[in-house]
Amino acid sequence: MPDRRVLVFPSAAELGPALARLVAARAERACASDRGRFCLGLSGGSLVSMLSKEMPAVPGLDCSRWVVGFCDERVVPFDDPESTYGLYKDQLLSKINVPDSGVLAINPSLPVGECAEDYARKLSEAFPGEEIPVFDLLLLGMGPDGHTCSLFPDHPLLEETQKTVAPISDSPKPPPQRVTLTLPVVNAARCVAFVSTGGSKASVLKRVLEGGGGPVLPAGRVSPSGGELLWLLDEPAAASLTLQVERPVPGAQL
Ligand SMILES: O=C(O)[C@H](O)[C@@H](O)[C@H](O)[C@H](O)COP(=O)(O)O
Repeated sequence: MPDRRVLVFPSAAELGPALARLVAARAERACASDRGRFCLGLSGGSLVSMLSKEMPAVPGLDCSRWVVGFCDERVVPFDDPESTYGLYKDQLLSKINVPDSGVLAINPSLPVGECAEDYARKLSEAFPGEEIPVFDLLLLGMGPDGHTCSLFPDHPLLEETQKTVAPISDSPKPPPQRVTLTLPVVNAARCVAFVSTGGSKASVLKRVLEGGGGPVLPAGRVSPSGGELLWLLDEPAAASLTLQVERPVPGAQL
């Protein structure tokens, strides 16, 4: 079991800056290590606006040695409002200095199966010598059904053990065609941080974090084998939890 921490903030307004400090601190640590770079995996949903607001506000942020990939992506053109890369490009990557060569995006003009293979190839080139790419930090969201990345409840992709990236063409949440990191890659990361806010997440969070009844939901299967697992929540999302949580003081380093 990884070292799991559940951190609860009064609201998303306090969570956002704490998340930005977490990313910046992990980046600094990774860049100072022998690896000399920081590999970050991004997800869509509310993370896009939160990171786009908070990351550029981090004083002196230097992203020149960052490699940025996507935990999942919708196979739609980059100028489609459903494109996660398209949103990050406009809202975040245009404001921070990640080199273009460090951004690992899908090729959305390919059919979904080839798109997944192409993205897997990009990852293996970006992580030479690593059978499974090891990200320093993956930022994940969780849907109200307990999905994370594009790994949905009861879907056969949850059992994928060979591929690093898998296609999905029957996503229950539109758009149907997506590519996603598989659980072996998610669970190989050095750190995984979920961000979940709002009262609509309270019941599913209780099930994912405290168990009890039914099969384990996809988000509950995230358990990085050698790393850390953080859940960053706001009070409404955490409202039903009875487990012990941390309530960081403002400005605390996570
Ligand atoms: O690809 C998608 O359909 C979304 O990105 C989705 O997976 C999202 O990340 C979660 O539903 C969490 O959403 P929130 O961050 O808005 O809670």
